[in-house]
Amino acid sequence: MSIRLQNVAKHFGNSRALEPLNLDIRDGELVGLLGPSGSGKTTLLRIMAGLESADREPAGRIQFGDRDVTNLHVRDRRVGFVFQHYALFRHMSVFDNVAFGLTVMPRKSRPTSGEIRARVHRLLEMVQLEQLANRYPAQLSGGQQQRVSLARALALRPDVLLLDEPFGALDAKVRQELRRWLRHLHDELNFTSVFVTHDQEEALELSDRVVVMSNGRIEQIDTPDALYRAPVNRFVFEFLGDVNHLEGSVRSGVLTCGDASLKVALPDGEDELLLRPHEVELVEAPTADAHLPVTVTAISPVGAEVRVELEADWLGEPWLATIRHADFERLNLARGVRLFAVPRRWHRFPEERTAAAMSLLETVS
Ligand SMILES: Nc1ncnc2c1ncn2[C@@H]1O[C@H](COP(=O)(O)OP(=O)(O)OP(=O)(O)O)[C@@H](O)[C@H]1O
Repeated sequence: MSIRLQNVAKHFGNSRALEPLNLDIRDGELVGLLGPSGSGKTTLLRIMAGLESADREPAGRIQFGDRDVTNLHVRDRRVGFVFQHYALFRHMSVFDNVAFGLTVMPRKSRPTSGEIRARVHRLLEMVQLEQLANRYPAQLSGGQQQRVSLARALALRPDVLLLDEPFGALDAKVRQELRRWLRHLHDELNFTSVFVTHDQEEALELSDRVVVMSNGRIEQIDTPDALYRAPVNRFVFEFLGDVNHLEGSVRSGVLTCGDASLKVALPDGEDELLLRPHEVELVEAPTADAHLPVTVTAISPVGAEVRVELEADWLGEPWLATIRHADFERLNLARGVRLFAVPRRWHRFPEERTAAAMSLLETVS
């Protein structure tokens, strides 16, 4: 089921939560809404669900496939929900929680009790909880409870599944597992899902496409790969991962900042370059193009790469470099070692320097 939003805006009193926006989600897509706190993600999700109404002016429109659902009540939209807090019925078993929505359907559309039993067992099998059908929510882990919530949301065979920070309350390892598991389930059942998260890694790992939001606006809609490699503006670039800054003045193709210098093909004037941690190479001697002396101040060799923190007099904020374990060993890295940084590549958003800094300040404060 595709979802189309046209000209949807939202005010709460005088304050604007969403600017008029358009969004097209394809049938079968898994889409993440990503943005800092207060950027409007939950409001957008609730408007899709029918839990919140959009502004009347401008008159927006929401379609699920060919159905115009703009004025439909939440119960008629055929959406399933999963929220951060499990919200299971505590006095009901896992089985009864999943069956609940089916048992309260109007008599004429309600499946028979045999059909309900079969459907619930199939769902519990899918979320790998059939062994726990008779347990109560208090006897389950957080991750298991969230899987019950998902089975319950799917029981009514919704056209669209909406998830608001579904794994927000869980610890890092369980989150990881549930992400992978949701992705499998989504691919297997092929429903259309939209989920809210403020976790960049979660959005990039799980989504077919990510909608990046800030201040009630959609900044970019793209595949995780395209977002990371080709951010349309500085906000998206900075929000999607760690960033190192190099500010200085350019004269005759050389950017200088204190005792650091870098050859750049840029016009004369003040400039700022942005680098991802994996774009910083560490070497033992300066190169013909780069003289960026740094001192190693912290090392974290956990995970697939080694994270190295770097400081220097010419740097306002420490830099972060991620390097391969093999390079870490070859360079004999330790705290206090002095090396040279060489940018493999860098990014620039010159026209937005001031505007983006302002909007970041707003979102941080
Ligand atoms: N019921 C409400 N009444 C008044 N203002 C609201 C209401 N709900 C949300 N807002 C405001 O609308 C803006 C967007 O909020 P929303 O919850 O959609 O953001 P979010 O991106 O989901 O944030 P978070 O990640 O913190 O949940 C915020 O400024 C918020 O204070």
